[in-house]
Amino acid sequence: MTTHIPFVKGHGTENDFILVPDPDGSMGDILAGHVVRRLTDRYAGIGADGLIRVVRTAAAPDVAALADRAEWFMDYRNADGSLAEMCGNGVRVMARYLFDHGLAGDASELAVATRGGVRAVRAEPDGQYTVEMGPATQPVAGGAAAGARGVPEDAEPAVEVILGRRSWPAVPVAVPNPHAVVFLDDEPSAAASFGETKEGRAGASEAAGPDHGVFLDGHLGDLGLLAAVPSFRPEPVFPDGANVEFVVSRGDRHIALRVWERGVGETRSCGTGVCAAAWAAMRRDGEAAATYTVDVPGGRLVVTERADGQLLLTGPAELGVQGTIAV
Ligand SMILES: N[C@@H](CCC[C@H](N)C(=O)O)C(=O)O
Repeated sequence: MTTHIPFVKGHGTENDFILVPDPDGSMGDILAGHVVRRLTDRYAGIGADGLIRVVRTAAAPDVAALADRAEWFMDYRNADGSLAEMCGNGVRVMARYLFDHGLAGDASELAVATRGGVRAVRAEPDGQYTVEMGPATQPVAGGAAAGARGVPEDAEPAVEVILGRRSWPAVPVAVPNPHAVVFLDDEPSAAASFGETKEGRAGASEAAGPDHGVFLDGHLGDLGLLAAVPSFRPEPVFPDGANVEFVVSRGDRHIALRVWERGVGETRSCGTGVCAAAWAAMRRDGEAAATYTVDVPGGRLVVTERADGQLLLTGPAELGVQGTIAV
């Protein structure tokens, strides 16, 4: 039987999502992995990096226990139909949807349940949205997480990212979904001719953003297409796979990155990835509990680590096309 479902497209720094309102939870079975794959397909479907089912927490059996802390649950699936614990851009876009549609009460702050726990999202006076992402942790062998507070600030990268014939040392970080952060500043590169150094590429601070041509010079451009699926060593460190961030310095407390998202491929932004990269950069720089600016191909995000370890992610959240599609 064909069902017609309403949807809204949204994005945060061009990490784009199909939002499907499902207040009473009746679409959980309809929006199975294979349907999500079809809808997120950029040629045969609507096209998106992920799909968010906007469902009342009490109507979602997996997380119903969180219903007294958050009225709404972000049921997030990657474009390949896989479930993810959290989505830092998606949760801000979903909050905007709830605010704009009068589903979040009168306050400017809203709690949203995710598979990674409850997250508070605040509408800022300047139109941006801030989400409390929780503290970062470092996964250890077997996929368990060690408390970030216990990680020595000079910890050596513990994993290796392998992409085709290339490999890099990486810092594993969970937010709480798994990330591997690769710092490219010390890589030998044609970027030397652009004057790119660990301290940052001269004049690049204001150049980042949607202009891909400018964004992709230096080490980020040298990466070429991020088309292959990465693997990781040692084997058990990411039992469920991981997202990978390739990071360069752009100045004082300012980095830029490209991201390969688990379950999607290269995307133009990733909120959890931006938090993981900023957290790892703060440790690298001896700057814990700081504010970092992070440029991605789709725009700019800001990450602040509070003294209690809570990471705050701030950036835009946009809603666009809406319609109905048959599934
Ligand atoms: N784009 C998201 C992350 C989405 C989930 C990720 N691909 C995963 O599987 O962990 C973000 O903004 O955080």
